[in-house]
Amino acid sequence: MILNGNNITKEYTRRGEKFPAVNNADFFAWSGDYTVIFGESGSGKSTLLNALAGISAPTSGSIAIDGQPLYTLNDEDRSKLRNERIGYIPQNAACLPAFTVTENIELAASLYKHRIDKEQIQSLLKKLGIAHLANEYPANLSGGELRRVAIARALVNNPDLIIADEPTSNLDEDNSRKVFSLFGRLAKSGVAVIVATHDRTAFGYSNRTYHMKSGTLIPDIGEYGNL
Ligand SMILES: Nc1ncnc2c1ncn2[C@@H]1O[C@H](COP(=O)(O)OP(=O)(O)OP(=O)(O)O)[C@@H](O)[C@H]1O
Repeated sequence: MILNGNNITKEYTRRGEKFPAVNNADFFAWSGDYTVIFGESGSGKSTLLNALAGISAPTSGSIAIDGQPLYTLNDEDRSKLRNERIGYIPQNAACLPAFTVTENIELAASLYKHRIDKEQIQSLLKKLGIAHLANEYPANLSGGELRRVAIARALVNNPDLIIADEPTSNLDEDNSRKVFSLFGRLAKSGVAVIVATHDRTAFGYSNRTYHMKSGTLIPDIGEYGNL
């Protein structure tokens, strides 16, 4: 799997003025890559991830998965590709309140799979430290627990690309490390992982880091970047 983005620019308009939330970014990731994009609030991380995940087209530039440009596909085909291949963890993922944790994850799996693997769901919950909450309803969970349900839900379809937007917001350091290590194991197994965060716990887990600053994506030099 190769994700390739060239000259990605996304403009928004504020008070009648256009501005680039992402400015001419080049980005690539391939199977086994673990990329972390650090950046302050408002620097453009979510905007970039939404474009890379096939959710929101850039104003200009191109994004391709295995040579297939994402935004030349129609909505249906792009959704299909996204659902089959990308595990996307958005910043404000919500659970369906009338369903338990397990049912929320099963629902995500049932959309694209014929068979629900209950053991896999349980194992994912265990790795994320929330196995004891399998039969709870979302209203009874903390913010950090809900965050981990969103992660499990994104991983249940065995995506070959994981795009995670602040996956450890609301998590303490121990649980953040669990999440970053789990992503590391997935990367080692051949998944491409892209994480946007300002959580410094992420240092040392990735094999490539970028820093996003006012819409500009800067590749970091050196093992842990040059922040
Ligand atoms: N729909 C929108 N319309 C106009 N401006 C927007 C829109 N979405 C985001 N922005 C602006 O674009 C810039 C980048 O936002 P973005 O959400 O990508 O940043 P971020 O780095 O993910 O921030 P955070 O870490 O707080 O989530 C910010 O200045 C934000 O206010």
